[in-house]
Amino acid sequence: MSSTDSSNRGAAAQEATQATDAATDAATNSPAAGTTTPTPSADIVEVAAAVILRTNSAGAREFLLAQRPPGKVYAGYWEFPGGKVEPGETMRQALDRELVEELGIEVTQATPWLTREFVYPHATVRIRFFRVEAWRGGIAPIEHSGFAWLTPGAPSPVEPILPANGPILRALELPARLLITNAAENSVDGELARLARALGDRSAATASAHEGRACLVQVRDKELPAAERQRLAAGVVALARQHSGVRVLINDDAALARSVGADGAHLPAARLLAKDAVRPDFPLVGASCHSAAELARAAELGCDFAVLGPVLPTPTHSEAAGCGWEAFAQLAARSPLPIYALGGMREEMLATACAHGAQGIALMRGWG
Ligand SMILES: Nc1nc2c([nH]c(=O)n2[C@@H]2O[C@H](COP(=O)(O)OP(=O)(O)OP(=O)(O)O)[C@@H](O)[C@H]2O)c(=O)[nH]1
Repeated sequence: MSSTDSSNRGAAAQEATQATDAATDAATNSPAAGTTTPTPSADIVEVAAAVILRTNSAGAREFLLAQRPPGKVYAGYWEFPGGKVEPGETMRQALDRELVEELGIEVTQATPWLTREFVYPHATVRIRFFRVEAWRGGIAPIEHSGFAWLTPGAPSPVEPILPANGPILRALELPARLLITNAAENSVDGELARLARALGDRSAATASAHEGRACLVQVRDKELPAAERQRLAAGVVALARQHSGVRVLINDDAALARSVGADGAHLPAARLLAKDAVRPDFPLVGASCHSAAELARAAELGCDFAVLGPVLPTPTHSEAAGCGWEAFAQLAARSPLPIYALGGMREEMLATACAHGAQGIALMRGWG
């Protein structure tokens, strides 16, 4: 979706209101955080798992995997620390307890992230993944056989990894920001200049070098004449190639994406819902969503991420309310996909978005 699409506005809010089980852990660090217990199900084992993140001495991001000890199902496999939710516990309480028991640490900052269901021979599990960025105490091998710190996107030095975790490792490669072009307002040349400035500024953001540079860029501007859109797309790809960690997706035009050598394709909601829809053959595929049904469809097609909104009113649609953060959190809590919040986003809203389960923020006017 885009902040200029008006169809389906309000659907996200409506569906979120109908959701009964999804308020689980919406704003995990707020006072009300994680106050909802999962809806009990005889068939599904609820699990809370921690993607523990740190920045190493070279400024690169790393995450922790731990090896399951002998005697457990899938012994020897590598996993994110965590475990089953006990009766009456919220997801967040389970996470906190497991990390004390398994690693000897007290979580001081965690944000809800993805929810993944997986059918094992021994059980069907629903795993709520949290990103854990701060804790008290040193990580100790109380229950695991070993630990490894991995770099997102780099080949794993350990194996085997629990089979449910493949998509989680891929999601860890996604950055926090998705920039969307707006040549309709800024002109093609203006937009290329804005991107050059933004990427230059990101390169200068050495404090957290990796995070600072990385972003996705979606070439939208569907109304541009074909030749102009081609020029915009080619220019965006050329700029992206000058910066590591910048990947480009083209909205709704796989042929153009191929011709300019883009990294991926982005599916508008209408394309997503078409009966004959398939995942375009690109390493990276995103989808625009406004509702739980569209999010489910994006996951079913194997998209790598979704963009969900509008969350807040946008300048072009100030008359229409966005779905708001709580509805966003409820929808995100049920999705296996990383989700970027769209609609009225500004850089300073990133932390709020992540606290409500977002992968990050999608910006059209709010970048550069
Ligand atoms: N902790 C954890 N469990 C995962 C991950 N991925 C995944 O599929 N699971 C599955 O989720 C379930 C978690 O159960 P567990 O055995 O670790 O639970 P637990 O720590 O409470 O152990 P216990 O039952 O021995 O007390 C297992 O079926 C496991 O295979 C992961 O990354 N971390």
